Amino acid sequence: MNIIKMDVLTTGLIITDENLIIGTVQKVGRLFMLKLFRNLTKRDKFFMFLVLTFIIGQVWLELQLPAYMQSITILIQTPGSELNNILSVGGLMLSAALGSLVLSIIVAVLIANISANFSATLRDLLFNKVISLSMEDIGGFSKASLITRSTNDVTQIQVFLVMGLQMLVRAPIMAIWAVIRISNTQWAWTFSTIVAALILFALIGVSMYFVIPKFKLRQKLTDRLNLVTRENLTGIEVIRAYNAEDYQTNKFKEVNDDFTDTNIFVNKIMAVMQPSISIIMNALTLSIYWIGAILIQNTMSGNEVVLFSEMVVFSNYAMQAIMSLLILVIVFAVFPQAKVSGDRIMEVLDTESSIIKGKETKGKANHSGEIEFRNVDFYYPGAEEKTLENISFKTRPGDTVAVIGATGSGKSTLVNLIPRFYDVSSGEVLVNGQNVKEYTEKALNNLIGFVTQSAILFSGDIEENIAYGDNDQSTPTKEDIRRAAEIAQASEFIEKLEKGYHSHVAQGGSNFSGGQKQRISIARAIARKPEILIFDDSFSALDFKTDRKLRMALQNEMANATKVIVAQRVGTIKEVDQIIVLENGRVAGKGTHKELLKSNKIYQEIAHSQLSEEELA
Ligand SMILES: Nc1ncnc2c1ncn2[C@@H]1O[C@H](COP(=O)(O)OP(=O)(O)OP(=O)(O)O)[C@@H](O)[C@H]1O
Repeated sequence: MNIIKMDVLTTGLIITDENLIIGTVQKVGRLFMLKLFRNLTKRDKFFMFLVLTFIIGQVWLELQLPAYMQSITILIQTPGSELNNILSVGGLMLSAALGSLVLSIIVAVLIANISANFSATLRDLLFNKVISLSMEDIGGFSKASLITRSTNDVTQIQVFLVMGLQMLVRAPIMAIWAVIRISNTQWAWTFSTIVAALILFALIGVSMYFVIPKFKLRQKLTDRLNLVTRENLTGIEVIRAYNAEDYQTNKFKEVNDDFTDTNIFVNKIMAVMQPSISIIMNALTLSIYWIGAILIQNTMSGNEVVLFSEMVVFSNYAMQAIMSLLILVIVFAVFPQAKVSGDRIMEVLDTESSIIKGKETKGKANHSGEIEFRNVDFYYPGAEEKTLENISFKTRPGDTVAVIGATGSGKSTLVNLIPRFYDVSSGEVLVNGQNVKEYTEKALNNLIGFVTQSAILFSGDIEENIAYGDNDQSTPTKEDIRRAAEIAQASEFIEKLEKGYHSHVAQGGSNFSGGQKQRISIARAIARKPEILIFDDSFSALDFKTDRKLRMALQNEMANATKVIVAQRVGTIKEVDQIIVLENGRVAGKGTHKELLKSNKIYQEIAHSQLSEEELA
């Protein structure tokens, strides 16, 4: 609807488009991060209202002090004044000072509360948003940047709130009050004050022009610092084993130096600004006195004393007005830094997951446990070449399907499309007869038990790790957990542990061996009782004997579940119902072990390289 747009033919007026107004409103909103502050809770908003009220009270009380001072001076100068009168005015003055102090303490406590609460809200929102994003979105931001945004950037906003709330409210009130007091005096004084204010603003404007891009850079470099530090810590064993300390130190030094240089640049500009501001303020005082001296010298009416007192009062108020403006400027100097952080936070919060969820909660009847790929092509985001090309295959319920191929042939990519970690570029992936895009996220995940290539465990205990997640079914009982561990061939080593299923799991499962971690994560998938089990090369850390026992147990105990196994070893997939041979992202063969051994060259090559003639026979 075009409400404001006017017909240029009938009115002859310039067309004003409402989009322009809406655009301007949005720009102003973005400038002041209104969208970010919309996330303040009702309680925070109420506290902000209290802060505003108390600051007005505090300023009002402070403004009473000169009036009391003046009364006391007059009383002292008036002959015959009673000491009691002086003391009572002094008492009032003291009460006003104390009242202002108490209010300032309350304001500080309230502001600390609001800023801490608001940053907690932001962290919460960011955490939930990041969890809902697709792999593509997370990759777009980078994990290191998401960590900085959830920590450092939130802290910047918190610091700005603490400073800004106090000063943003106080300074304008003070400035307006001081300006009102000085507005009705000599124009030459007012003029020199305006000139000083303009020079100050120009100085600050120029500094900000150079400094603001550095604020942006600084946050980006914080991301990089985070990335290198994380890489150092996670790869510490490799760094030590390869004597790569110097290499890593240099890598860190490079980022650290960039970060330091940026900080030094910002501080240099600030260092120039501080004395410049002092010079301008002193020059203003000087010019007020100089103008005053000329005025007094040229006065004819004999009111030199009045002019002199006016001059002293004016210079005081002018300083107060300029100081308040300066405080505002300090706030606005911190503001761009906070704005960079606010924008980075909003960038995450505004990101809608690139995977649009469907509404289906159930697959098609009679298709339970079925997986079908129909002419699937897939490009990784930003990649120029297809990682998967024209993949088509179908499994029957309860089947075991193996995907085999050279490293980098696209096996993991293929299985990642089933739980929609990524969306296909063209073609369709169907689970239980339904396109995966049509399912709600929860419904699709409920059908699948996914075991990743490198086992991921969470800090807690073994039982918590196996019972992990929600499947819209009843929580796994102790019995379910033990059964899952037995199938996964994990029960033996778990029961040998002193605390058994309650043994502590360190962050990332670092207190377990690779094979133990894999078995716990396999048990976790089994405990979900899914219709489809996907193992992305999850048996690679198991010895042959355990691998065989595990596959037998899966065959017997999880007979109804469809199993997709990404494998490297031909020996482990000889008995499966269907083998898909991948080569450079294309299906190079499909069939059983025997069929492929007869007819498929690539499979023959893989098999011959791994199995003895006896095993092949
Ligand atoms: N997140 C990603 N972004 C861009 N390209 C990727 C990503 N993950 C994998 N690739 C590329 O896709 C191709 C297939 O990788 P994929 O992990 O599916 O192979 P794979 O057959 O499972 O290999 P392996 O047996 O070594 O695990 C590789 O060339 C790899 O470089």
